[in-house]
Amino acid sequence: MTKFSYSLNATDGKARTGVISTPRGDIRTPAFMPVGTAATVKAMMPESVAATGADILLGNTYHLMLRPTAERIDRLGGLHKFMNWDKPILTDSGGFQVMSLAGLRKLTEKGVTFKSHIDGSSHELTPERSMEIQQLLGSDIVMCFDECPALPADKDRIAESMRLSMRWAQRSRDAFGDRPGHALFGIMQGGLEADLREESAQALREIGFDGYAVGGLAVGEGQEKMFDCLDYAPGFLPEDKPRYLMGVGKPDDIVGAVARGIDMMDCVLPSRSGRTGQVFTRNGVVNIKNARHADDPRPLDEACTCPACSNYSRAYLHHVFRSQEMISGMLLTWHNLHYFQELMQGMRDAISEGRFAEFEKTFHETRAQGDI
Ligand SMILES: CNc1nc2cc3c(=O)[nH]c(N)nc3c(CC[C@H]3O[C@@H](OC)[C@H](OC)[C@@H]3OC)c2[nH]1
Ligand SMILES: [Zn+2]
Repeated sequence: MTKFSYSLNATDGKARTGVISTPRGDIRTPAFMPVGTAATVKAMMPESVAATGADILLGNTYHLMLRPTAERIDRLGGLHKFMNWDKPILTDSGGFQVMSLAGLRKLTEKGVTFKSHIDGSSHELTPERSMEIQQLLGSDIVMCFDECPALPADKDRIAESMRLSMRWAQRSRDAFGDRPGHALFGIMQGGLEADLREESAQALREIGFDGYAVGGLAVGEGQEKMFDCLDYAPGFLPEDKPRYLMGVGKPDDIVGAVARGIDMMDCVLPSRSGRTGQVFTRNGVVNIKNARHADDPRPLDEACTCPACSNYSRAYLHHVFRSQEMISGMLLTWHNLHYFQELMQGMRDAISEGRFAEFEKTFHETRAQGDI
């Protein structure tokens, strides 16, 4: 049985490329992980998600515990079988969504009680329950149950929240037990405070995890403050384990995070934008609903090989978006996920060949500012 392992194959400055091996397949890093919150990457068949080059996708404890429940997914053979995805799945622990989606929340040392945003029913999430849910789902990479404080917040609040998350990390580790082939990732907190980030990293290293996430970012602090934090935070984490930046991001966020030593990222942006008509290309962003595309026979991106760019004009994509046809979300989501995966492949190649600085320079030069 393949264990869970990470091999670092090349570095270029702080940028790294490697492979995470799991019993369900390898994950090439740096990796972008599409978000499949409710057991589906919206508007995509699983085989299409695989065709874009994704090695792993995300599921979510909060959504799946409410509907259809983790116990039902377990009875039906686990999340991989349920959603017809046999490659690795990473699941978030639920704490972040409780704070951003649920109603009537009560936070104590034990965990969080809350009312479902779907039907108002009462629920409780603790480190132990989160581990149980993620095990019932059959997740390959499990995230610790943590608290992600909204920014801006004063330093005392950030410190108190981080220390609670570290106590919850220990309880998550204890509840996870010994599960060969499955990984548990710790989540570093500490806001934008370097001393608290270092304290959090030290606490996680003492507990010991298969990978480490930089949490508590992409919560409204803005790119500049996020990059300032990423200039030091990844360096507090073990070099021989994957580093996962949660919830990031736009293409230029992703390139900047990889340049600062991040190996894994996730974001709803490519899929959510696919449904709202925002299209990411190497030359910049296309807002397909704009009238200027109504008669344009060209593809979104001449150089892109995805089904949308290979077979359809901007004029067609403009028409089906305006008409709110389902094929619009399907084609634009496919293109966006294809583009994000091409960006990751470009960075993996550039790091392997020692030309990441040049890649980053070209990336910024070819992207026009504003809509194209
Ligand atoms: C957008 N900015 C952003 N900053 C975040 C910070 C944290 C954090 O500190 N701790 C935890 N536990 N989760 C975080 C998350 C949620 C990611 C999940 O959110 C879901 O996407 C909506 C997806 O669930 C399939 C994903 O799963 C890992 C963040 N998202
Ligand atoms: Zn395309």
